[in-house]
Amino acid sequence: MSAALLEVRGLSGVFRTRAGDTPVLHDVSFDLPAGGITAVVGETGSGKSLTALSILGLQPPGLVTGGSIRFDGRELMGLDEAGYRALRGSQIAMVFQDARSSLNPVLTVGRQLCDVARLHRGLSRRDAAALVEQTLARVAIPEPRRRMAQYPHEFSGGMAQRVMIVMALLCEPRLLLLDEPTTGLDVTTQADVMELIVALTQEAGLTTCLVTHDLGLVGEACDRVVVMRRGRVVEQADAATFFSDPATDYARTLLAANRDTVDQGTANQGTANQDTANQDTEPEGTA
Ligand SMILES: Nc1ncnc2c1ncn2[C@@H]1O[C@H](COP(=O)(O)OP(=O)(O)OP(=O)(O)O)[C@@H](O)[C@H]1O
Repeated sequence: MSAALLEVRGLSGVFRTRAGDTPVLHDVSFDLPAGGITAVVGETGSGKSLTALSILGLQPPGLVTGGSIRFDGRELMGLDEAGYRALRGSQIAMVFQDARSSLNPVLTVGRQLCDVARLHRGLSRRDAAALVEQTLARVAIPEPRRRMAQYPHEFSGGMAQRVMIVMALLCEPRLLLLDEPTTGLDVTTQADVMELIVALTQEAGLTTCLVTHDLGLVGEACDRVVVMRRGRVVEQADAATFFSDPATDYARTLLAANRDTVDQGTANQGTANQDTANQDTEPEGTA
């Protein structure tokens, strides 16, 4: 892996309401090195999703962010809507949890994918359809032409997740953000989708950021790990170092809670024990 494609520095986030301010992101700093997969892990509510959304300027209403997010050396914080629109999809694509809800239920899957191919690549209808069929086949969707004529409700969760990954790939992004891409899928499908993400990252020379609370997935697939807790980054390391010699008590606690999953080296044996990780008595900070 080479220099960072994305640099987050001192990212802060505060929900501003009439009832007062609630800080949720505190001085978040990490890099996504170009090429390979970085996992951002942490228990529910640790700030992973808000960090990912902030990269694309998709913060929820009321969240006021500060700090710096540089993509390929270019500052993104403070971009106007037109600037973000130019960036989304074609430079940075995001795949959300629960793929089916990201698809329009009243349009066929093929139509939605072809619209993206035409918009982002300027293709004719016929060329877009050919590219979509080919890309669906690449992510192992059987009978892609027949599938293109179907509606989202006719797709299983795993297949819908593949469709969303196809949608992202059609834009030829440099950075792919995946927010809990396997949540809600059965364990075998989780493993298949992860395998696909690893293969596509390598084939397409993508930089991939995987937001997850599932340390089993991380061990299997990732090159680098960023650990968040309560809106802060508490540790970042290459995956081998993280798993063999974590630097913080918190990471050790998370790993211990997931030891079975991690040891088996599978992507499919369970998720972080959030109860354990949430205990207030648990050690905080660095060792
Ligand atoms: N729209 C919102 N309004 C108010 N608070 C919010 C909103 N979205 C998130 N939060 C709060 O911000 C904090 C960080 O949330 P975030 O969704 O980034 O966590 P996460 O690590 O992605 O967790 P999860 O895995 O559950 O999605 C949490 O305390 C959450 O309750």
